[in-house]
Amino acid sequence: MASVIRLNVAPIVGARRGAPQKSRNAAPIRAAAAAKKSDAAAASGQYARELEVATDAVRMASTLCQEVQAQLMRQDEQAETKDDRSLVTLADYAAQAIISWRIQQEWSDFTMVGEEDAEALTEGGEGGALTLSKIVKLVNKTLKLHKGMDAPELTSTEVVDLINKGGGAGGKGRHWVLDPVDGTLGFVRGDQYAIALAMMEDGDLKVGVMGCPNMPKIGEVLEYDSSYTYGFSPRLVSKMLAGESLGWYKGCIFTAVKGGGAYMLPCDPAIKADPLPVAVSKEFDPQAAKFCEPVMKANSSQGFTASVADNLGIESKPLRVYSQVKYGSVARADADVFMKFPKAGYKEKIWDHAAGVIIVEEAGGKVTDAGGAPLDWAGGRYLESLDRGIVATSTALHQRLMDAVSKSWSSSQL
Ligand SMILES: Nc1ncnc2c1ncn2[C@@H]1O[C@H](COP(=O)(O)OS(=O)(=O)O)[C@@H](OP(=O)(O)O)[C@H]1O
Ligand SMILES: [Mg+2]
Repeated sequence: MASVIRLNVAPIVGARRGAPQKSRNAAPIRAAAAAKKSDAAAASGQYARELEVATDAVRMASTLCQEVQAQLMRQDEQAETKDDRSLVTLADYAAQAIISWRIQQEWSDFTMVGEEDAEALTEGGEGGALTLSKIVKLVNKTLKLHKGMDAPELTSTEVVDLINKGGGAGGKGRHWVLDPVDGTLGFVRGDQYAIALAMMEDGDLKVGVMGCPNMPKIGEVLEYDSSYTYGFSPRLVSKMLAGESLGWYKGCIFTAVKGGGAYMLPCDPAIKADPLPVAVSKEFDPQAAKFCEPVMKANSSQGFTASVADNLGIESKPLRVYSQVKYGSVARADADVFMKFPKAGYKEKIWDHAAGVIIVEEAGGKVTDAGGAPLDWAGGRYLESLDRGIVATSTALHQRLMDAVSKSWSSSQL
């Protein structure tokens, strides 16, 4: 069945357009590359423990989320609506608890800015208590699965405390930043979502790990996956591919350490593969270029992004994908640009971007607001004084993108 989808499979990462040119002066380039590699190793070394813990935590949360998404698809479970009318599931709470648990194992005094809090569980009467008991079960089951004999049996009080670790105010100092299920709408629809964890010090992102359990290893499949583009549902595509022994075809974890580059590895711990370095798109060819944006019109002006893309000469339709998977797409050059322009007055939260941003930056990209300013991570739980929207692209294309945004802005009604 897999042959139904004819993929034009490019070299996997960072080399979408053509093979790299051979250099006449390869020796100095090799020396520079070696120096860069050792810088990267040194940089990663400084945060090696944080990277290891974050990757382990995100892996555990990914397994947990996959189980809950399967329950949702079978309609054994349902999403709930929070006070702010956004969706929440068992996975949002349980993933936050399990990631907090893993970090706490290592740094008992850690602080975290996380999306969820346990109020609806502790103050939500019988319904809240029932949901909490399911979350505790799920957390303990996942711990057993990953830690075996070493797994503790957490009580509901401990799980509530772990969820509430996400209530940090952020700001200066060292903080973890977590969106346990980013793109909850995609998650409940059986589509793309991400487990997005970052660590920052004094407003500087130092580590980012992003689990994308449904993200295909190869970018082109993401386009086929998108019902917006081709009418294939992700589950259908997964089914078509699953019949083949393709090994690692789906489920990616992106990692980045400041100054150490960005990498991609399989989500499934049973698949052994070395981390693959990822890099943003090298050249900008408008005819082949793609941009990605949120699926929902309510979250970003699709009219405005279409105008910016038009100014850049981009011809293809936008790749509309839920969650920070979009940052992963830019980081590994599936797409050249990511844009999000929410309605005036909407305040972006730091957990919706932190992990994705360091991954793109370490893959050679630049992420700023629409005025070209870097994002301010030290302002608390929100990205304060953000100018209009967020854009991510290669460092080389960034100024052209800024010019295109200005041009569109002056003729827009926003
Ligand atoms: N009105 C409005 N405008 C802009 N952004 C908003 C808005 N409301 C919510 N959010 C935040 O958007 C996060 C989801 O972003 P996505 O890129 O996944 O959006 S989309 O579902 O693909 O449209 C989503 O993250 P999750 O709640 O983790 O899914 C929200 O934090
Ligand atoms: Mg989010």
